[in-house]
Amino acid sequence: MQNNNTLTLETPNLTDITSDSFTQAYRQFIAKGDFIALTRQFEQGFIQTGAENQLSFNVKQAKVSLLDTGVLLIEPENVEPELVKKNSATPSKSIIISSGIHGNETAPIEIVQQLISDIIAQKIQVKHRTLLIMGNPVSMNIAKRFQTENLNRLFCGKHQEIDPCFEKYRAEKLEGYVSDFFNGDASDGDVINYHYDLHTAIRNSKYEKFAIYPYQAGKPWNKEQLSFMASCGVNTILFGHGPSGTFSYFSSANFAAHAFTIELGKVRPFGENDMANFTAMTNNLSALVSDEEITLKSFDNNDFNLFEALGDITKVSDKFELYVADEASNFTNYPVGTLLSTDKNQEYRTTLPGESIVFPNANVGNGQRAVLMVVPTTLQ
Ligand SMILES: O=C(O)CCC(=O)N[C@@H](CCC(=O)O)C(=O)O
Ligand SMILES: [Zn+2]
Repeated sequence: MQNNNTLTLETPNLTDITSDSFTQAYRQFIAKGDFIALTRQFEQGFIQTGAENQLSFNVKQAKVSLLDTGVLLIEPENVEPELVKKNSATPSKSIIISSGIHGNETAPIEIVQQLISDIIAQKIQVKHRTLLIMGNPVSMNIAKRFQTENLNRLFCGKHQEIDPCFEKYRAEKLEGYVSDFFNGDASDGDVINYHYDLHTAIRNSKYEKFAIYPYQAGKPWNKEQLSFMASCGVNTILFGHGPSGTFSYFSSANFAAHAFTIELGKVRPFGENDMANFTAMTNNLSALVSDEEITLKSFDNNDFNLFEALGDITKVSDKFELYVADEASNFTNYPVGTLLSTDKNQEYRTTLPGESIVFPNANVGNGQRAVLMVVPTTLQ
């Protein structure tokens, strides 16, 4: 799939890369590495003419290419893929780290920023193909979860079902970049794909950091990946219950990527995140892309809070009522038989011991998830 401007959607207001404003901002980015500034300045994207990407430069043995606003590709250079494989115990990897799919979730954006500035300052030498993403620049600029539609419901082609808006356009573009990236490894051998999609949550959570492991359709949950999550400071895992329109599910289902949606705490405005709280995550992602060894503890149920998703409470109509306190945290559990919601002709009562809420939100559109219901579980 090629990413050019032949989309059938209404295209947004794209900046010409030959304009003075773009040229100046791009030079500044190369000099200073401030990807948030560049992404926010050209929030809708820009036009590149010609077949070749013209927005590439080199850093320590890697080529950096700006594919679109908020989309940066890093490809190791001068290292024969075969040599990497012969000299290293690890196979070749293609790694996506995404942030800002919800524009007000700023800590993940600042983590990706940190990785990019360290790459440009040559503090990190990237040894695996890596795609770094700030997903929704328009909603970053208005400090909202999204402008018109929730981008994290539009992947796996679900963007085709909605009216034109920035998120529809962006979902199609991001799907294209991800597909090109995972299809684009030039080495002949085995490649392992990864996609870590970083988020923060609207509410407080009983377990501050947690990850959603997308539904695997019968494939086993990968315990080494769970150990990797734990080493990133994320030891609460929620196993997905079915196909969805999330970004991580898209990569998992279509490219067999080890993929997670990772919640790193609570939503805060730019500049108000305690970045020290994300050191383990940032260091591990940095080690992953630079092929440094990461020591993992072998999987043990006792090290984790594991939850199985039971399903969604979906808001069906404007009559929807949610009986969850505004201050209730994610993973609050309720006694069996508790009435949690009512809607046109239906209600939801808990039926299982330990049944808990995640992401309760009555302010979603009809047809959208208002709560994710989970129960504790363990792995065999
Ligand atoms: O705190 C909230 O209510 C939402 C936080 C968030 O953006 N979570 C993701 C989870 C994706 C998934 O369920 O796999 C989302 O809702 O998109
Ligand atoms: Zn989010």
